[in-house]
Amino acid sequence: MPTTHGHDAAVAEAEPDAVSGKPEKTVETARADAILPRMQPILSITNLSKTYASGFEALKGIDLEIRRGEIFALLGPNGAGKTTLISIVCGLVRPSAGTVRVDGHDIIADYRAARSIIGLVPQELTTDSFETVWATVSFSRGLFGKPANPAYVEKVLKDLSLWDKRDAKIMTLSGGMKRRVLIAKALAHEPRLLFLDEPTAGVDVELRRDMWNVVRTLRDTGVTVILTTHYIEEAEEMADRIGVINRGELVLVEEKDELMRKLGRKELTLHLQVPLEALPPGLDGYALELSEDGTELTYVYDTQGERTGITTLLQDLSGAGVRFRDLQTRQSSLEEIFVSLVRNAR
Ligand SMILES: Nc1ncnc2c1ncn2[C@@H]1O[C@H](COP(=O)(O)OP(=O)(O)OP(=O)(O)O)[C@@H](O)[C@H]1O
Repeated sequence: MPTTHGHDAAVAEAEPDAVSGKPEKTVETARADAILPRMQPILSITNLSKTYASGFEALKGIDLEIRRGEIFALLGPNGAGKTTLISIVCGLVRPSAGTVRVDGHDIIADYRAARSIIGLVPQELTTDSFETVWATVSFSRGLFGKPANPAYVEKVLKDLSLWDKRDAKIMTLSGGMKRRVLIAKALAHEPRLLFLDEPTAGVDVELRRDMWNVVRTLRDTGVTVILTTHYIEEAEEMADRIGVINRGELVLVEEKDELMRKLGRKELTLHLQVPLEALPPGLDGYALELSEDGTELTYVYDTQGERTGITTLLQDLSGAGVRFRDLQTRQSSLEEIFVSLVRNAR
């Protein structure tokens, strides 16, 4: 991962004529602008591929749209392509094929505008140890060609609970506070799309919860957040939507709630005393599956539904003369879904 400075510098270099004289907007275009932001995704990735000079295909035809104001978690094992994807969107790595638009701006043809919308919080703790919190955050803003705005910097520091530490030298801060400074730096130029690369890697549980609250606060202020993580719990806790990437391919993109609904599916398996040849009549209403050897009946139910239907099923089974000697239940977890997706894709 490149350092924050590398990123800042790249953007700073790109910035100066980003604000140069555009023609005045007509009433129609102004109206279209007012409607567009709500309809248009903040990030739109189409058929994106990356083959490194070594010949390694790190991304293979990625299509992804990120909605304004959502928290999107990108999950994937090591080497799946998460950092490559983020680096392309942030203009740090050149794509081999495909297009990326940030708020409608092409990241190559219109890179200055695209980059000014993005903030990146890198994985590593890279900050200037001798600077104060206030100076380093204000400096980052300046690198983007933005005029000084002490009121905004104050707000960012307050939102991140860094205000009391504004005059502290960064080297005197704890690891968690340093992470917050990285976020403050990434927010200094008022980006609308924030990338957090493994925000809680190696961070203890308490601090992790703290970081989650920080990210939620950011979302509440209108910032769209894309985070990469190895922690499935983090995705479960934070994300509105989850994407799973494996070997350069997006193998799943889904609403978190929908995944949780799947998660809520449970299986009840009844081990029968006497094998059945077929399901007894009168039990057709239940989605039951009989194993091939007729010794097991499996019933899938939704733990989040109001009723599981188990009580009546057991009564009806008893009424049909089906006896069982044992039963077991099992629940699929996001972890299982994730592992099987990643395994199947191999
Ligand atoms: N400059 C490069 N040249 C060749 N291969 C590269 C280069 N950069 C990354 N790769 C390879 O591309 C693949 C994807 O790497 P990437 O860093 O995007 O994965 P990741 O999902 O972010 O992994 P991690 O979770 O470990 O950070 C890896 O196999 C990596 O070795």
